Amino acid sequence: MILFENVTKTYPRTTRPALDDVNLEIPRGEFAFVVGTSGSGKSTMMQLVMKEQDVSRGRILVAGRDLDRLPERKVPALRREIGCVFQDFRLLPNKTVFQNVAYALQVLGSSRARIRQTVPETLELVGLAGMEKRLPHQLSGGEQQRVAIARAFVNRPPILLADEPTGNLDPDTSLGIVQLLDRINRTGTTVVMATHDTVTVNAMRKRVIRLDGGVLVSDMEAGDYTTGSIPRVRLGEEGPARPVADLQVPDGYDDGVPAAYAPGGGPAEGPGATGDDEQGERAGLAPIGRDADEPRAKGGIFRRHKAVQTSDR
Ligand SMILES: Nc1ncnc2c1ncn2[C@@H]1O[C@H](COP(=O)(O)OP(=O)(O)OP(=O)(O)O)[C@@H](O)[C@H]1O
Repeated sequence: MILFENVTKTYPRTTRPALDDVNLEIPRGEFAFVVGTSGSGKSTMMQLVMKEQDVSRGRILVAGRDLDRLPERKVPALRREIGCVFQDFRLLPNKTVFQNVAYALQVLGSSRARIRQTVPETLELVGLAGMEKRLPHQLSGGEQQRVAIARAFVNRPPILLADEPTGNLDPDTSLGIVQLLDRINRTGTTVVMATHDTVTVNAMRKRVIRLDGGVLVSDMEAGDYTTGSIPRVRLGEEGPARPVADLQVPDGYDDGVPAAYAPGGGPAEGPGATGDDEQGERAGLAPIGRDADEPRAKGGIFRRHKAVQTSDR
């Protein structure tokens, strides 16, 4: 669980807070988007959760820890529970896909046996089986981001933070990346994704937390990302019922495979869509590219907007 209580962050030598009296609760297992224009405070929020920055006022709890009271020596343990994905992938250029992912376990002191088992399972999960020996420059942007996600998830952290993970990717590839994060979320990991990618946010119908100039201006369950300054749905109102099936895009490994998004959700092609998924099943995780689990109802079930207007801004 992530809890922000009256959190204000003002950077040194600045007057306007980057985050201004933010109250927020993200329960365990949730998927939440944090949206807002450039400079609205999204990255600051992520950095505070990681304790890469300290609050100026207020309190943050992450997985039961009060970050203000957390001694420096316990920060590494906090960060082991949080996987991070960034816009620029941050892969080690001279290491293979396997080595990039294995490295995250090596620094935690994992045994060779555990690395040999867990890395292939995780690469299968993200749809990169068969690409273990490639170097980052031999991969597409979407594939590189999948490696970064595998690295962030390989030790199965309870929380995964993604700061603009689709910022360098085209729309189809972006959607595949967010669907991968959704799949990871459904294994129980809390996922918080900062983005200004309206198309992706609107396709997913997840919780949408919106910042504007450091102020949390709206918090919508199954929301969308409106670009106007006022959220479309106000406090206590319920928007029109909308069949989830209308919004759905079939899961699938998508990079360069537009057919993965064909109406009706035909089977995806590409790595992860074929081959032996035994390893993923052993780990209790369905490989990406299969409809092994039903992500959302295929019809007949309706979700309604619920919104909390927290500010007039
Ligand atoms: N290290 C810093 N020192 C001073 N000011 C900072 C620092 N980091 C961020 N800021 C300021 O804090 C505000 C919020 O920045 P932040 O990076 O959190 O926004 P953001 O929504 O993530 O933006 P973007 O989408 O462009 O990444 C901005 O006004 C920014 O200039």
